[in-house]
Amino acid sequence: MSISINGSVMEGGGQILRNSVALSSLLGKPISIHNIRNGRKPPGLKNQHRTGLELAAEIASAQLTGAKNGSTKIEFTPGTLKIPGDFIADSVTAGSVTLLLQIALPLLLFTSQPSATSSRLTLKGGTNATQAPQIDYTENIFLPFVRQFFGIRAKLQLNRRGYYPKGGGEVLVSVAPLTQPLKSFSLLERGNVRCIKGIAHFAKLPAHIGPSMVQGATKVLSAQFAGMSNNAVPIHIESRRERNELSAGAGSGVVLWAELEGGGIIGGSAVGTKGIDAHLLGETAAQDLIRGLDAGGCVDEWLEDQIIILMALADGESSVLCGKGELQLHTRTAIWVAEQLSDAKFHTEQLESGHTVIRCKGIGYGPEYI
Ligand SMILES: Nc1ncnc2c1ncn2[C@@H]1O[C@H](COP(=O)(O)OP(=O)(O)OP(=O)(O)O)[C@@H](O)[C@H]1O
Repeated sequence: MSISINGSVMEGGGQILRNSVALSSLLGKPISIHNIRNGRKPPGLKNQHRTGLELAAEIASAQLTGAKNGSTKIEFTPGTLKIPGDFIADSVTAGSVTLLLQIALPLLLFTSQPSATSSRLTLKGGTNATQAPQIDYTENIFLPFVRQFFGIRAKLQLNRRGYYPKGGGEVLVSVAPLTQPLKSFSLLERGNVRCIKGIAHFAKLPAHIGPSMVQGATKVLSAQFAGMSNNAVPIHIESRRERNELSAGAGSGVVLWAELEGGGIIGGSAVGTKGIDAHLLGETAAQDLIRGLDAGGCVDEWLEDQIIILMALADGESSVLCGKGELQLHTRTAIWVAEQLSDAKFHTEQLESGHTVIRCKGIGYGPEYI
């Protein structure tokens, strides 16, 4: 009997697919998902989602039916997880490679046999899209966080940028299979900002674009941090011009992150669009980062939803301090999916300060040999 997942619940986006299919693969539970991306226009699968499903089906030796572009219903019956190996997925369009990684990473952590070899995952498509983590976010915010707190060993190499609309980017991710379940963690104290770092990337655009983005971001951040008593937060934003052959098309973007005492990380970003002023783009990313810092959590609103599946799989209770106000809909949706498919128990609590704490009793998932 397969478990039926309603893809129109809450956020009603592609993340429901990714989390459901990853948990289905690991826990050996067949699923059917209907009303896929009902919260989006147009609904149904796009290239990126279909490619991600096919990739998961390959790694989990699963039977996948209904995965066509535009489809609003799929069935996924997982088999045995593969041993570590080489996998390739290509969204062909500018569909986000980081969202392909979201579906594949949990699977590659747990292989069917113990192995000292890492999996090598080549992902092709968009590296710096809107509505998705930019590759620089995944490399500098998501991966350092999950390495530190969950004990994941994964690293990423950017071979070629792929900007919208051309795509054509390529990244290589190597993921070491776990020899023990994911660690649980507690991150409830918001530490001071230790430093702010960033990357202002661009390709096939005039040389002044990079420094302008850096100046825009630095102006906003310096004004903000000049008022602080310690006035000593180092800010380092790198201008990175990609060589022409290392980017399929023209594009730009800024990703900034604040490293906090205690290990939290807060990100802020902006993706360039045609004709946008580079200085303004840098300012926009900096304002995004400041908004994230002002929220007062140890993680930002995006990391929040991206770690839910890992908290569900981890061994023991994890807890994390999130920003003030209600949890993001993406996060609440991820929790809903995790509770539909696993025995993980989530509890969210709004503190008097207005912050929300997410607690999760994880299932301590691991293949039998662990
Ligand atoms: N600016 C950002 N920085 C980092 N991560 C982001 C950013 N914007 C979105 N994300 C992440 O991208 C993911 C988007 O999930 P979503 O359900 O919207 O998926 P999707 O596949 O793009 O589907 P859809 O096209 O249905 O929106 C979430 O995990 C979210 O945290």
